[in-house]
Amino acid sequence: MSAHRTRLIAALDTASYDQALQWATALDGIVDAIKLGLEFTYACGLDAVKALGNRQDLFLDLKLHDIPNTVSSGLRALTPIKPRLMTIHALGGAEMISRSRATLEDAFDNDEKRPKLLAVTVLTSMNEQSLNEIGINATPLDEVVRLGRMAIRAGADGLVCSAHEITALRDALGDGPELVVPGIRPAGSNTDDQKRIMTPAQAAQAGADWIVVGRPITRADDPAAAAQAIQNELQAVTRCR
Ligand SMILES: O=c1ccn([C@@H]2O[C@H](COP(=O)(O)O)[C@@H](O)[C@H]2O)c(=O)[nH]1
Repeated sequence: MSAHRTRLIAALDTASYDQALQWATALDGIVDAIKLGLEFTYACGLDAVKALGNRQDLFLDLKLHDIPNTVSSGLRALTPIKPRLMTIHALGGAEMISRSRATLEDAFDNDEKRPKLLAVTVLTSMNEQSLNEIGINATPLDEVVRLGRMAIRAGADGLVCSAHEITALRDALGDGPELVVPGIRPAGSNTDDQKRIMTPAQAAQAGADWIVVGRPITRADDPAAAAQAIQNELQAVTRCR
């Protein structure tokens, strides 16, 4: 058993390179990694993603979801960026996930340097009602555990889930999979479009490896102070595993 620290990823969701660079600079040394996603990548392009990713550990969250050949080829095209974490959707299925893992293993000789492949289970913006609306008659908890088992068996290194599912995923899958957890809101902050939320301390207590926090940091008057407050909250939680 050893002490386990939950790490903080800041989601830099913006269409402006200058804005993202300003946030990345202000947060350098405070957060453990930055996340770039659809908005930044589509607006600023892959060279801009690479430029920011060269400065700090990068979570490249593009949530690929297509047929196995298209997703694994898309991942291969992204490998020069050398992100630490990358996402595909678990709903793409086992073959898509296993081919994606094989492609990343093939592209990196050194497994330590290979980006970790994360499968997104049920988006944290969804609740039971939104699942029912798309024809899934299950609770988010049951659906996350079902998809999580399939994705890890198929070769994902970890999962994106909400903090509400961490305990059930650890019971089902053990401590091996990296659990990356968005839907984080410091007490009293705006929930925005997130439905399955917890505070940073609650997510750390539950066993998140990483938490992902966007607007509570980027919309704060002082993003560096907001991120530091979240780190302080995480560091107050000591867990052994
Ligand atoms: O299920 C998911 C998967 C990814 N995200 C991403 O995390 C951040 C959260 O941003 P906030 O501003 O803190 O809500 C965002 O970039 C999402 O794309 C998620 O929220 N839920």
